[in-house]
Amino acid sequence: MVLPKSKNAVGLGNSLMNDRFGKNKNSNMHRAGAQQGAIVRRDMEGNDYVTPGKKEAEWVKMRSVTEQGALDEFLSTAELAGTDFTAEKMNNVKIIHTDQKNPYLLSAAEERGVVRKQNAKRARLTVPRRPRWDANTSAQELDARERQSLLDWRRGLAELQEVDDMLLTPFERNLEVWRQLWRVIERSDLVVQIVDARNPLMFRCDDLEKYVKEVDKRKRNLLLVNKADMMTLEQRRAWAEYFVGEGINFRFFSAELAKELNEARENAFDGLEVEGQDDEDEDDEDEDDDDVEREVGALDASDIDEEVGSEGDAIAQQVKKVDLQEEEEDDEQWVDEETVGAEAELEGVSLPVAEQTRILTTDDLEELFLQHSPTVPSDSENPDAPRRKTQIGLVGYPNVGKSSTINALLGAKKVSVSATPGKTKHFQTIHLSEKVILCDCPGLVFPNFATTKAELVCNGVLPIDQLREATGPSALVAQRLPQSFLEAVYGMRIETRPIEEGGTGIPTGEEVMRAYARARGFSTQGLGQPDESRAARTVLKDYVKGKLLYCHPPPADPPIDGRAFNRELYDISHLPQKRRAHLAATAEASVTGSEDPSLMDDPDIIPMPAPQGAKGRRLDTQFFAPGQGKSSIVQPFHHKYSQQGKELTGRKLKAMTALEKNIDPADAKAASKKHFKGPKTQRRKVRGNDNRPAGDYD
Ligand SMILES: Nc1nc2c(ncn2[C@@H]2O[C@H](COP(=O)(O)OP(=O)(O)OP(=O)(O)O)[C@@H](O)[C@H]2O)c(=O)[nH]1
Repeated sequence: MVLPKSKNAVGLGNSLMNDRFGKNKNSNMHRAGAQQGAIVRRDMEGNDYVTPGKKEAEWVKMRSVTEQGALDEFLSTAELAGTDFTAEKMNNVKIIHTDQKNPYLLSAAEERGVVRKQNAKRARLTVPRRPRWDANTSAQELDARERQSLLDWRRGLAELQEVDDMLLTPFERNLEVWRQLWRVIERSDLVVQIVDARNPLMFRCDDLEKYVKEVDKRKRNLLLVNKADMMTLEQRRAWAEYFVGEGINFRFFSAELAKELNEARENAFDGLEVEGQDDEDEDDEDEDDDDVEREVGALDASDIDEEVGSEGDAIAQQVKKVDLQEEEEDDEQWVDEETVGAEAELEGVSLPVAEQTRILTTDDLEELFLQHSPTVPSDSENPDAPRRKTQIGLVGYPNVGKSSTINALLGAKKVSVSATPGKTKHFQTIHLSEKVILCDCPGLVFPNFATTKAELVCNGVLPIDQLREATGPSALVAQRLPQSFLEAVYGMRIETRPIEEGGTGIPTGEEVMRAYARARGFSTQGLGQPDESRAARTVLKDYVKGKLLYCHPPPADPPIDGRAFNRELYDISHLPQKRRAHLAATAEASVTGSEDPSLMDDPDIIPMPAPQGAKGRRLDTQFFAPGQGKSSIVQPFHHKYSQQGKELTGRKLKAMTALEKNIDPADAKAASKKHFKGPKTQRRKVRGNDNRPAGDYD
């Protein structure tokens, strides 16, 4: 990201010079050799060269490689080619640093020109193909072919960069990671590409869908737009329209919302058990019965059956690493007959609009998966053999929420979820039910045309903790979020350059980070200046998490204005009056560092608040999680959850109502007698110690 002072200061030649004579004590070559498990040797003239070494540990092999220094890139290309770098030099591999160009410096017209050019060349953004193989192909032969395939693919992309002068994002270069993808595609009936709703196209790989069909035309693709809780209904509509226009099979989902519903469901059911056992006391019997009726009124029969059955399922669901041998056997189970599925129903494109914009529940999703069940026996010779399980491949960039989606589907924490991109490293199979197996592919970064590296940071693709230069992504945040919203969220005032002095009316990244550093008491050592870099890391993490929310509009001609597209998200009038008042008061106090709001009017006073910005931190916590730290997403746009286009009933209604009222679903149970009185017709009675509701619940 740091721009080089001169183009001579970057590149392979420079890397080699540094390596040979430079400050770098740990030679790049030795480092590269060590990283790749290669052996560094010295020839007769005293020159170092690298040969592939013995097998590396699994975790080393599976490390995601999206960016390489010039020398590392050169060496790994040589290694893939199974040759040394003297020969490789002739292959004219030139390294382009993606951070040399910042499209945000382009004018709107120039940017449109770049997009046009990108669209014309989009077909060349491919994923590497697994070479053909059959039972006679030896392991070594296959390995060599796979390396060659990756090498050809990388050359194609290098050509796109050099000859066509296109700027590409960092992309996955590790053959081991692509091998995982190949295996997942080969075994899946449905390949679900999970993308982040805030910028779906950034995370979508068009060519992956083509590749899935190439492997077997009976396989199906689905674009699962996760984190849809972050979108307004209008935004979902706009995107749905775009996907339909493009013929993309898509559905909206929210792993976070699904998780909250799962929790609400568990709480409701726990309450049911406890209260069901309560009414031994004759005096309280009527009252207890009434409570239980209300609780049950929030559930329907299918929900309850599901609850009772889920414990057994949860035990049966296993998360296991698959050894390659086992996968090979499974692969052979693919039988050569039609996978039956009601085609029209499977396509998001042919659904009614209300259904297209609906955020699916986990039940809906599982149902969708089951539509891809093979209807042929697992043993084609034996018609009585049991049906093969439906295999669902989950593919996507790091951090789009694959693990969260799986957790939500399982309804229990089986896969560790983290806010750090790139956690899942080896694909896992998860037995979701007796009929469905999920294959979770490691998060991988597909090649895409770059806007900037800053964009990748904001999209959560590149980890913030390893960020050396933060002004680019900071500038994006400052451009995208309204100043007033940033000020309200963080309880700070952003000092901007006046328009008459050349300001634009929109704060710069530095201005935002300076204000945040001051409000939180982040200062540099020595002179004690506001620590903008530390501020940027915190603010950028909030952006990636969605606390500072911005959703990209779909492509359109003329383009949709991003700020207008997101306006509704920043309307804090959706917050309850009490919280708005509290927010305003705390914001004021936080900015002034005292309780005296009159200081707000003095432009010269931007004092640092209490030590380490305790007040500011408290404000963040109160603003985002008033439910005492429980996980609920309580944000201005939260009320949108209810705009599903479908009337909710039962416990989902209860959870939604809790969320809409900014009450943690966990707390809702305690308050359920007052808040969630279900309609009379839905109430059902549970008696005595019987945890299961008796009778027929329609
Ligand atoms: N608001 C919101 N956040 C979500 C949702 N799904 C996931 N997240 C958050 O996104 C982050 C990444 O989620 P993960 O499930 O770890 O992502 P992943 O794709 O499995 O990541 P890797 O393991 O790196 O491949 C976490 O902080 C989640 O809490 C969602 O539907 N809504």
